[in-house]
Amino acid sequence: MPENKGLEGVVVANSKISSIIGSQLTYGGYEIDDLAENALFEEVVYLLWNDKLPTEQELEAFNKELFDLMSLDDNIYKHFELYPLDKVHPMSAVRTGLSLTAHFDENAEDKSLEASQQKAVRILAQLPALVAAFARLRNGKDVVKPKEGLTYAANFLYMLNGEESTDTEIEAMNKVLVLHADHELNASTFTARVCVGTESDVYSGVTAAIGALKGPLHGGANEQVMAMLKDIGTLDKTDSYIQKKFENKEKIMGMGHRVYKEGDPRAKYLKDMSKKLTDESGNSELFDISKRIAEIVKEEKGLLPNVDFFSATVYHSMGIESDLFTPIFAISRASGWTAHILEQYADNRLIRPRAEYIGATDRKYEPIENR
Ligand SMILES: CC(=O)SCCNC(=O)CCNC(=O)[C@H](O)C(C)(C)COP(=O)(O)OP(=O)(O)OC[C@H]1O[C@@H](n2cnc3c(N)ncnc32)[C@H](O)[C@@H]1OP(=O)(O)O
Ligand SMILES: O=C([O-])CC(=O)C(=O)O
Repeated sequence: MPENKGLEGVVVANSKISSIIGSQLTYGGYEIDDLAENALFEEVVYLLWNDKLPTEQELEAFNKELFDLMSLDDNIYKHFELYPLDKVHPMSAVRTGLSLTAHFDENAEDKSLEASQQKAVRILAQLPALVAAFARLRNGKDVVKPKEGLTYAANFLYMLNGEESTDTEIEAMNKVLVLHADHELNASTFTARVCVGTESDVYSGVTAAIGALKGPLHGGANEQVMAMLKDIGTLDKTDSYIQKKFENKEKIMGMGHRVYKEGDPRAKYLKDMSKKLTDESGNSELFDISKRIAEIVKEEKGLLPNVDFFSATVYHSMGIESDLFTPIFAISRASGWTAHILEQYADNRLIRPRAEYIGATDRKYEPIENR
């Protein structure tokens, strides 16, 4: 068995984008607490891509750039007619849809720095439109185009719900997007870097990353948390449900982390938001169940909630369908993926580790009739 199964603890890149030390997370040197409490998601994206926060004029120009690219090509809306929307997971739809947007970018194969930066803007602008369009069309509703003058978070909610959201909802969505934007070499970001390390293009890197985020051990855990909460149903059933999971050696979704052993600094914001939003939406028992799960898992396994645990009830309280939780994570993390892709291009070397061979040896080919 390799010493670092799953590459645990192995440092494979230098990066200026985000840092994790103990339970401290920073983006470009800014504490996550500072950004979560004060920043617009657009400012954070600008920071990840430019290693500086934007001035007012820079932010205004950036918002215009994003807005101008936010509407999808009509052919992308039309492609949703090609398959049974109600049978396809939104993360699969986003994986295909994002890849498809490349075909309507005449510079798709241009890997110059300028074209790659432009692709990052385009991807970040189009992902919320893609998720919202899929979600509306599968529910028999018309697509809603973005509205000028709204923030990124507000525009996503507008395209999803077809009406402007309340300040509380917009603030919550903005904070969720800020908290999920980047996280060093998590599995999907690493995937993106491996992909473009072959000198492949930005769309390929992001499409590969979406595939990696989908898995339940990574971004897909938030959807599974909601499924677990629904399965449990009432607070009194929580203890026995979790004990049964332990007996069956099943993992509790949203708990534990490869890097954070003393707690995920993002989780406390999501917990506070979950408490507030579940109270306001009449879902407080879901918060109570979550809190009890976290207590049991901490007592029995010493594991703490990660970013996916309380985000489930935040989204649910905002009326968002549970299979859209991971696509929302993807919208936010696209900012980090593209920042890492650009960083990888800037100082690239093919990423190609080795495996220790443990299979059979000295075999000889047998003609098929003799096997
Ligand atoms: C955005 C994100 O990606 S955050 C992570 C989202 N994923 C989840 O929430 C899924 C649940 N959590 C997990 O599967 C893990 O904690 C991970 C994948 C996040 C990190 O895992 P790793 O560092 O690789 O730990 P690993 O999976 O090797 O587990 C180590 C031990 O802790 C146990 N363990 C880890 N997480 C959990 C959990 N959530 N529930 C129960 N037991 C757990 C494992 O069963 C294992 O026990 P063992 O040594 O007795 O076999
Ligand atoms: O860093 C990780 O391994 C997973 C994670 O929390 C993230 O991607 O936000």
